[in-house]
Amino acid sequence: MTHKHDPRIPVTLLTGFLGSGKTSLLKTLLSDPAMAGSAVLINEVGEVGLDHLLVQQVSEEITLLESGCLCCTVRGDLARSLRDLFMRRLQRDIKALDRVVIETSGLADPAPIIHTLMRDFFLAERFRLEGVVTTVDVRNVHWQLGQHDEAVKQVAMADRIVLTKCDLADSMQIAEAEERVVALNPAAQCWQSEPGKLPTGLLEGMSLYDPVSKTADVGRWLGEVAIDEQERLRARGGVFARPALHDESVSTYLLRFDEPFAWADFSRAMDTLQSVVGDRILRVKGLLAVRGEDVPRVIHAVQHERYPDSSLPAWPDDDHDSRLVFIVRDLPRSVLDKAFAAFCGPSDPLPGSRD
Ligand SMILES: Nc1nc2c(ncn2[C@@H]2O[C@H](COP(=O)(O)OP(=O)(O)OP(=O)(O)O)[C@@H](O)[C@H]2O)c(=O)[nH]1
Repeated sequence: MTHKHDPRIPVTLLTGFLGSGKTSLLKTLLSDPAMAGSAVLINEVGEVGLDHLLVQQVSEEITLLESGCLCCTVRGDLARSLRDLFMRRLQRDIKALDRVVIETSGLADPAPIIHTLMRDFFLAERFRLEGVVTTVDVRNVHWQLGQHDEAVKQVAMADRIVLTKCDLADSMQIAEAEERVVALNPAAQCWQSEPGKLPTGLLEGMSLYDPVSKTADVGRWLGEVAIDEQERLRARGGVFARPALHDESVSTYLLRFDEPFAWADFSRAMDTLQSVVGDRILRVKGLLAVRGEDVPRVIHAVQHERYPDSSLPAWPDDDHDSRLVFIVRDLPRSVLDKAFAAFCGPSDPLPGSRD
């Protein structure tokens, strides 16, 4: 998988809209012996990251980037983390650094991230952006592409696209999703995923990210980032105000509960929320303490759909509170608080945050 004539460390950017299956694919990818020696950087929307806890079981070297979105505030942190990895490898603090995989948040615009990886002087000399892999949820792709520019860019900028949730979709849904994706990015290779299986040859044959091989939009987006970056540099200490990049209507809320849930009560609260306001719920994920269980349950949902829950083998640290991250559109936090208070008792009154 290494590029013979280029000594730089290959970087794979793994992106895809909220809940489309990035972390699931990452876990499968990291279980492949060919990926030994990989370091992983994970960025999540929300005040608390959970993905790194889910991936911890398959990789030793994981860095959780600062909370916030990789394409805006956290870009400096990405550059710092990569520099730090490189220096730690140089000092032999880490065993190997054969590859880096960066999992973006589901709301990330990949253009500024790609720009940083290709144009930051220190990084570009030591790391080579090999390719962009994007996961696309075939059951939710139409509203995601219709409502979120980030989702469009994630697809258009990809080298490889993995269509996910194909096992939950019929052949017509899969074909329509693929048609939509190909219209945005005719040059990308597409795979249909099977849960737990690594798409054959997914990372093979990629050597260097090439924006020119993509549609004209890709060059334009990267050009816009470069101009933005120039303005920022020129106004250093001045008054340059980065424009709001994200949809104002999208909010992220962390709900924290110190009492373990009765599972039936939790399920009723979620069922009610998903049936009444599911179309405004972009994503839910959580780590839950459940009465009578010693280990935490992990739950995932997108809109009206809740995926089968699973358990971690143990609590990852001393924090045994239940934590639920909701990413919603046009939905006040009070609606969530009321639903959980009605079925399960109140959550801790933490303020909600917008990404
Ligand atoms: N049935 C099925 N479920 C899947 C598939 N891919 C992902 N899932 C489930 O979808 C849910 C979300 O998957 P994740 O891998 O966490 O998605 P993500 O893109 O990392 O989510 P964010 O980080 O929140 O954007 C989980 O419950 C997964 O088990 C798939 O191909 N088939």
